[in-house]
Amino acid sequence: MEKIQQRVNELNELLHKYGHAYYVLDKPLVADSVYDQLLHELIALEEQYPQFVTPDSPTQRVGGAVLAGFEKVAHSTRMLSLSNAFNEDDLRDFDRKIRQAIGDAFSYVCELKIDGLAIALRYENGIFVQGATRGDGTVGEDITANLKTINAIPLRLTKPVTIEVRGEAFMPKSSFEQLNARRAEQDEELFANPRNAAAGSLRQLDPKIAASRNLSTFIYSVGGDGEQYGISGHAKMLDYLSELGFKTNNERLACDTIDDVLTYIEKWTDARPNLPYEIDGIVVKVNSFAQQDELGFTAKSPRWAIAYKFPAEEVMTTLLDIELTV
Ligand SMILES: NC(=O)c1cc2c(=O)c3cc(F)ccc3oc2nc1N
Repeated sequence: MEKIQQRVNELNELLHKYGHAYYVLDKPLVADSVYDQLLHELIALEEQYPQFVTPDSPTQRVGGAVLAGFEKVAHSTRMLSLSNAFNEDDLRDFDRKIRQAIGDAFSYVCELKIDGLAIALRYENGIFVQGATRGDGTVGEDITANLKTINAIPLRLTKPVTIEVRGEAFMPKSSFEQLNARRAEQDEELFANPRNAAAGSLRQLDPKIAASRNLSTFIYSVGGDGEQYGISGHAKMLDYLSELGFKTNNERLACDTIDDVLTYIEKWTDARPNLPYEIDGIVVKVNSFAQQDELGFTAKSPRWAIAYKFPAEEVMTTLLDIELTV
């Protein structure tokens, strides 16, 4: 029995390491066939010796039961939303207000604004225990079973920490195109965009459907006060989240001035179509947690962050068609 337990643990470790490399770092260590072979060996051993199954085993990602509904989850700290900026003036206003409040000695972190679904993930002693949607910001829906199917979400962290993190679940463009192609073949209604497809997938009561949708995530903050982890600012927090095993977005950039921010926005306005996922803007955050605390929040948004939204796509309107057919 000892040897079996050892092999189960070894397989669990290997599959966790290979899964992290493939789904979080996008740097596969082994061929898919090797991963699948090890996974099937673990599935077989766990079937034969159920006493060796652990909640963080990769075999636990796709649960069995179809849920009757979603439980409510009260967030430990409110999940707020970002205020928006639509042009350079809005951004310069944002910058001026911050300078008036805390002076000039601060820096920003710019991030791509992933066009997906906000989620909160809770870990106890390094084990994924619960995941929820934003909901109304105070109470969300428990979608743990569906989130477990997302391979980019680690079932176990590299350290046994108890932590809540926030991020965005999304459907990569390629998965979106494949999903709609399948639905077109079956005369099913198509999803309008990857964001709706991701939201629709995470609202499924049957985790097997969510598991089939190739969703991913980018984690971008902890819930609550970052300083409790002995970390002074947002950039270092993202590095810490990455060390814990979370997928964070590597396109982030520290910016000293609002002009640097505008340059970053210009770059990604042009480069956006080449990304493998949809973004609907750029998030600009004051880096220092102490300065974030000084700036505080309005009723619904942080004063230390803003979302610059890209102009809506120029959609060729039907008006043009009407003119042509007149
Ligand atoms: N969609 C995103 O890629 C994204 C979204 C948010 C938020 O919604 C958000 C909301 C807050 F109240 C505070 C910080 C935030 O940071 C964020 N950072 C991001 N990268």
